[in-house]
This record gives sequence, C-alpha cells and structure tokens, in this order.
Amino acid sequence: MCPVTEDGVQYSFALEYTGPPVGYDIPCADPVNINNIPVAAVVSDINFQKNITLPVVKPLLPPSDPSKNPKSVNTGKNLGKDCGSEEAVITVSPTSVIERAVVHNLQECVFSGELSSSGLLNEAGTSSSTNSFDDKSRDESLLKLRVSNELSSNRGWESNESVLSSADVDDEYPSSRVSSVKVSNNEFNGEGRKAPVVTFRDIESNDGVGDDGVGDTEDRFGGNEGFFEEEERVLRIKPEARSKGKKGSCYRCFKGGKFTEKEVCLVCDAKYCSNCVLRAMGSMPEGRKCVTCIGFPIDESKRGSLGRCSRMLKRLLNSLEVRQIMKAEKLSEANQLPPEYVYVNGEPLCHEELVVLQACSNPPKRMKPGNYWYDKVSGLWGKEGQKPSQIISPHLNVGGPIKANASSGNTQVFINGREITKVELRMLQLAGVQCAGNPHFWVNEDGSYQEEGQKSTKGYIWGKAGMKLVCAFLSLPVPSKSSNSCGEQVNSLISRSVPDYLEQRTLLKLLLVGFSGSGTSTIFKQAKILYKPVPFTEDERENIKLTIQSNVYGYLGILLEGRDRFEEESLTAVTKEQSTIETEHIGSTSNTNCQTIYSIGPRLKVFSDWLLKTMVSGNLEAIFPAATREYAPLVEELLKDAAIQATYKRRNELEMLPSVSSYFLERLPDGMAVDILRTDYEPSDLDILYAEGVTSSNGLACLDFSYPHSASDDKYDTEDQHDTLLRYQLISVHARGLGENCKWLEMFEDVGMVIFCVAMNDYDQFTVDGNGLSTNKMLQSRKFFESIVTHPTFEQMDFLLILNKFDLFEEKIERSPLTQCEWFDDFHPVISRHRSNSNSNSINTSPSLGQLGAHYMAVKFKRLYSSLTGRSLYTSVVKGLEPDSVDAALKYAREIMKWDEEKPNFSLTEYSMYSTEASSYSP
Ligand SMILES: Nc1nc2c(ncn2[C@@H]2O[C@H](COP(=O)(O)OP(=O)(O)OP(=O)(O)O)[C@@H](O)[C@H]2O)c(=O)[nH]1
Ligand SMILES: [Ca+2]
Repeated sequence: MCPVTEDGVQYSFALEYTGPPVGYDIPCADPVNINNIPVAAVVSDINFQKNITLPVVKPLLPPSDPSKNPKSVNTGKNLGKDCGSEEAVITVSPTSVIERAVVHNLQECVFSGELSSSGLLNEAGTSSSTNSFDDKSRDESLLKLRVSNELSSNRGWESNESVLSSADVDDEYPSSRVSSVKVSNNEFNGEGRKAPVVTFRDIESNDGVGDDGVGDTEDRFGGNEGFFEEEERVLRIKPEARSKGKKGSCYRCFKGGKFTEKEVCLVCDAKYCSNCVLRAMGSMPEGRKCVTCIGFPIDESKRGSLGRCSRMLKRLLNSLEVRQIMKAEKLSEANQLPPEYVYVNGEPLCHEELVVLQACSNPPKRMKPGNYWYDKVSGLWGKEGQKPSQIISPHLNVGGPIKANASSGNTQVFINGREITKVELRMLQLAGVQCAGNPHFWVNEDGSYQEEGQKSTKGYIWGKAGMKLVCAFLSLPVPSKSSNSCGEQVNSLISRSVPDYLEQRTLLKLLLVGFSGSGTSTIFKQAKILYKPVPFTEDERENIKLTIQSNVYGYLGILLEGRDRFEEESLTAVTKEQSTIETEHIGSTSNTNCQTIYSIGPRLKVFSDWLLKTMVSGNLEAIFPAATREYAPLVEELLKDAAIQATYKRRNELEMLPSVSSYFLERLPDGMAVDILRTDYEPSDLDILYAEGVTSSNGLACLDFSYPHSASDDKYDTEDQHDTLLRYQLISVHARGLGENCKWLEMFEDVGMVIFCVAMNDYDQFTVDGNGLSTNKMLQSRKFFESIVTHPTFEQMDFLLILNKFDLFEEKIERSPLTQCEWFDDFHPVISRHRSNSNSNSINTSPSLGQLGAHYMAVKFKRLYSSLTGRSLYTSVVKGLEPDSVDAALKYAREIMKWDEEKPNFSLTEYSMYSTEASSYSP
C-alpha cells in the first residue's frame, strides 16, 4: 500500500514530498474526515460468533496547522467523494438525522476494505514506520478523534438510531456491531514515546454490549466503565455541525448572516441566532451545547471560553440563570480537560497525574491540551519546544523524565539536563551567572544553583536585585512566592503563564516611554482606568492612599516654606516702613510683635517648624503614616489657617509646588485637602489619576488589557469580534529605568510599537542636567527621543509620538512664545483673520495658536524622525488628564499596528498622510 520507489524509499501521506519530481504516478488519496465515520454509531442485534476478528483500521493522522479549525482539514466532501457518495452531512438540529445513504456508503468504505485499497487508511500500512507523524499531528488528531465507545449516551445519535439501524445497514454490515473504538498506546517513535492509535476493540471484550435490540441504548451501554483499561484511552466522535443554510446563517432557522450575533455550541460549533439559541440549547445543563451535544466533550479550542458568558445570553436570560449555566459549563464532568490530552515530557497523563498537577500548591495556569515539559527539580514548566512559562510546584510525579531538547534550546548551556533557550541564557547572564564553557547547571526550586559535579552552591539565580524585573521583561517566570519589589504589576506579568497559542500569537506589546515629567504615568493610569474593569486592587488603593497623603504633606511643606518666606518678606517690608517712621519719630518699637497676614500662632509655628525640619531631613516617610493619626487635627488647623490660605493664593510664586497639587488642595469648598489626610480617606480613580508617584516607583509598569468593544467599532469588520480577543500589553518604562545609553531597551525587542511621550509645555522649562548645566527640557526630551528611535533594538519599529499636556501648552503659548526653545525658533505663525478660508467645512475653525503650535511641533518631530530613520512618525496630540483623549491615542496605536499587518497594501505617502491627519487636535 505504501508506494515504494526503486531505491526502497517509502512515501507516506503525512509527509510532504520535497524531493525531485518522480517519473511515475503516485497514488493519490484524499484525506478522510474521521469524525464523519460513524463507525461507532450503531449497534444492531445481530448475533456474532465469538472470536470474530475484525479488521484493525488505524486512522490517517493528517498533519495540520493548529491555527486552522481542525474541521477544515478534513471535509466531508473529500470523504464523500472518496466513497463515491454525496457529501456527508451531519446536522445537529434535534429533528435532523444522519443521511442514510451517506452512512451506508461510509460503512461500506470503512469495512469493505475499499478504504485500505484506496489508501485512505494508509496509516495502517505504515504503522511500522510511524515516524512519519510528528507530535503535532498526533495532537491534532487526538483532538479530532472523538471516537466514542458510548455514543449511545448522545441523544443526537439516539434520535438517529431508528434510521441508522434499519435493517439494510445492519444486515449487510455486521461490523456496525462494533460500538467502541479504543485507543491503545503503541510505541510511537524511536524515542519510546507512547502514542495513541485508534484501533477497533475486539468484539469479545464488549460485554457491555447486549443483544437486546434497537432503541434500548441506555441499558446496552450501562457497563461502559469496564471498557477503560489501563493502557487504553477511549475517545469519542463528537458531532460536527454543518448548516444547511447559507454561510454564516443560523443553524436552526437558516436566517441571518455572518454578522448576526450568534451563540456557538461548545461541542459541534453550531451557531444559533438569538431567536433559536434557547430552543437549540435548552436548559444548558452543561453550558452552551446543543441539546444533542450534551454529554459530549467540548471542542478543546473552545476551552478558553468556558464560563465566559456572551452578551447575547446575558440579554436572553436573567443573571441568576446565566451564572448557573456558566458554573455548569465550568464544572460539569463532560467539560473537564481529559488527562490524556496533556503530555508532560512526552508522556500522556493519567487521571491521577492530572489531579496531582492541578491540585498542587502552584499548578500550571490555564492548562490546555498539548505537550509540556516539566523540570521536576526546579519546577520550571513550559510548552514543548518553548522557553519556560511558569515555575510550578517541583517534585511532582507526573510525566516522563525531561529531555535535553524539551525547550528546543540551542545554547549548549544546560539546566537540570535541559538545554536552555537563548532568552534564558540572557537571563542567566544578567543574573551574573558564569556561562562560559557550556556549563551544565543544577538549579533547585529556590533558585540556588551549582555546576554539575560540584558540591557548592554558587548563588541564587532569582536572588539578585532586579532579577524579577529582568525576568518580567524577558517574559520568563520567577518562583511565585517571591513577590515584592516589583509589586502587583510585574507579578501579574509573571503569573501570566504563557497562554495558549492563540493568545500568545495575539499578545501585542506597546512600549510607553517618555522623558521624566512627560506624563507617561498619567497615560498609563488612564489606560488602566479605561480598560480594566477593576483598575486598582484594594492593596493598590491602600498604597496609593499613603502616596497621596505623603504627597499632600509634601505640598503642605512647600506651602509652609512659602509662608515663612512671605512672612519674612512682608516683615522686612514692614520693618523698612517702620524704620522710616522711626527716623522720623524718635522712640522705637520692637518689630518682633509685628503680625502680617502670613503669620501663624505660636503653637502652629512650633508644629510647622517641626514638620519642615522633618521633611528637610527626609524623615517624613519614616514617621508617616503614623503622623497622620497623631497630627491630623494640627494639620487640619494649619491648612485652614488664614496665613496658609493667603500663601496658597500666591502659589504661582512657589516653584516647587506642582500644578497637580491644586487638584488635591482645592478639593473641598473651603479649600485644602483636609479629608485626604484622614485615615479613612479612600482615593477615587480620579485622585489616583492625578496622584504623582503612584505607578512607577520602580520605573516599570505593565498592563494587560484588551480594547473594549465599542459601538463605533461596529462599522469596521468585527468578524467574530476578533478584535476584542486580541490581547494587548502596555508597558510603561521611565527614561531613568532604561539605564545608561538605554541599555535595557533591548529587553523590549518584542514590542509591537513604541509610544513616545513628550510634554508640550516643556518648551520653556529648564532643568539642571548632570553636568550642572541648565538645559531646555524640550531639548532633553528630543535627545532622549533620538537615542530611542535610533536604538538598534527598534530598527523598523513603528513609533507613535504623543504630544502631551496640550491643555497646559495651549494656555502657556498665549503668554510664553514657543521660540523660547531654540529648536522652535522658526515658529512664526501667521495669525490671520482669513485663515479660516483654508477650512472650507466651517467658518469658525480657525486654529488657535495652541493648535498651530502643536502642528508645528509635530512636524518638527516628524522631520527629525524621518531624517534619522527614513520612515514616518505617527503623532497624536493628547491631554493626559482627559480619558477620551488618551483613549483616542491608544486606539490610534492599535490602528497603526493593524496597518502594519497590511503594510504592503499601503504606500508610504498614504501612511504619512494618515499620520498627519490623525495628529489632529484634541477637542
Ligand atoms: N495639565 C496636565 N497635566 C498633566 C497631563 N499629563 C500629565 N500631567 C501631570 O504632569 C505630571 C507628570 O506626569 P506623570 O504622568 O507623573 O509624568 P511621568 O512621565 O511619570 O514623569 P515623572 O514625573 O518623572 O514621574 C503629573 O502631575 C500629571 O498629573 C496633561 O495632559 N495635562
Ligand atoms: Ca510621575
């Protein structure tokens, strides 16, 4: 059956032939849709002689692309063609039946031996040289093979039975007696791996199958458990739905199209519109399955959506029902992950092993069917052929021994017998581990390591400061119990196990950077508030509260200092006045009793002096927050004091007082942040947004999110709402967090795009740089921009420039010329009354000076960028404190990434045109 060439080479269907053209015909075979072979469907009451041997047929295991729907691989059409019959159609509507002719023909195919001769069941012939199937195809086929030994439990098949078991079928095909298909573990390949191969069970062992006749399936299959033997795993055929209607229509009423909202059956993928779903799915005792699919295992590709309710169901049912159904969906027996779908170090798990794995203190997250590797010594865990994704509990007795090539590493450096991946090597190097000379390391669960053959521990891999951060950005796991310095954000990143292939493929990273004070933290917080249902956890809020309170103490300190200054100034003024008086009228008074509006009482003065002293010494943090409780009344008194109020009125003269302080200080009608300093203060989202120093005490923050589905998106193609499935990760990093010469930048090589943030109002700001020179902040920002866009890591990377703080800029440019920054010295806006002519759609659209300035600035950056990279820069003008503005900018970033995928379709000019257009001004 296997064609053999003269030189004895065997061709197998599972491998693509890549050799030279051959001069003879190669037998051609179409793939078989195993699901559509209803071998196990029918049991008749024909009596068998004992010891009848049935042909053992092994299915063809086609290699396939995991991204493709497995069903698309084998179509009924091919099968039907092969068997010379019409298309195999299995509908799942409760009223429908399997078309008899098809079944008839199929059975003929399967059991008459025609199949083998036609090459359809080629695997039977090649089983001796099984290395033609790789692991992937085996997995795929595993998923697809749901050959049941207990099909009778499926009501759908029951309803078909009257047809299927009609005499002509049964009489002619005694093999229809075969009601179960068992999967036995055969030696699979040279490595001694076990692989399931479907074989038909020996009739004899089918004692569960009685002779009592048609229609009494329940009884007949009562004893199914007995079928499960140690080394055999029984899989089932699951129903596969195909609509009779036009493509995209509801499977029940055949109405609607691709874009009508539909609910999908977790088993057979049948899709129902909102009118039909409840009828097709009934009370959903196992969640969203057609009534006919109840009892069947779910389609594994849908495991991720278990328990995640759709909007449609939420509309149709009350919340209690929804909750119940979702619970049933997650917990019902039929929907649990079958252990044999999980391979660890090349061996399928048994039930007990899966339990051990799932019940351990630190289990693998979101386990899906697939091949995993597990380093039992360190607890490192990953997908076969990939870097580790998690560190789970060590020493679990599951799966086989780890293989050297488990993670497909090629570094010649080994950890516990596994050749590690490049990214792990980089991590080791950053951890200061000596990796020269292809060492073999022995790494324990606590991260202690030694070189193989040596006794002494050389150090702790994850012990070094900063390693958690490094790991987080290399997307490598760290031991889970160690969680501190990086806080929740990084932890959430760490604990995120590498998701299934789909999620992994669609995790798009956005790197948000900016010079200090540019507003990156604010944008990051906005994103959190915008896209997270619960933006901040209780713990975070508690920490933020302390941050805000100490900020307010800081503002208070600045006010007190200012008060001192103002008091002194006015006293000097008074003294001067007095001395003039004194010279005129001899006989003096001491000026010590002089009161000004900036003077405070002695008690408050003592407190104020103490507070200032503590702040200057930097000890405020130490006595804080205990100070809150103790001194709250005094602080309250101080804040309400007329002298402080008077000082606050002159806040413009207090350079140290940041502009956001007014948000906190003016929150009460009578002014001042009294409520904030109370112990029971609970910061609102807005408070958090305005608070300085919240997100990035360590310079790094990470946010996993997906863009919420908005009504405006409906205009665009939202096929299956694919977009809301895409996962994004916003990584915010401080300029100073990137280190000297941005040396940490290479950790971000896998980001999809960089968002660079510039504070527009920086143009007239100066700071003292490292060399003691006063430099314009805009120029510093530009320098930072240059070093990032030209960094080798970001070659070919898309950049979105956020021109931030437009609100402050707009206001400032009216009184402070843009030309204060030397880079902008050629800004000469022509303010003309006729300017509105250029805007034909409205008379009143003449751009403000701020808008002109923003446009000018965008052009400046675009030119700079294109001179450095030869590409175009996307820009967006933003007001960081306004949610809509940030939302628009981040959605723009998403659009850019989308275009990126379709880049060949765009010309460069279209691009730049787009980006200019999109750099429109915030409303
Ligand atoms: N008026 C106004 N203020 C803003 C805007 N964006 C940010 N800010 C304020 O500017 C200050 C700096 O913003 P951050 O988000 O902390 O900036 P950063 O990039 O983290 O810089 P660091 O100060 O180094 O942490 C904060 O007080 C913000 O509230 C904006 O669009 N408009
Ligand atoms: Ca900040």
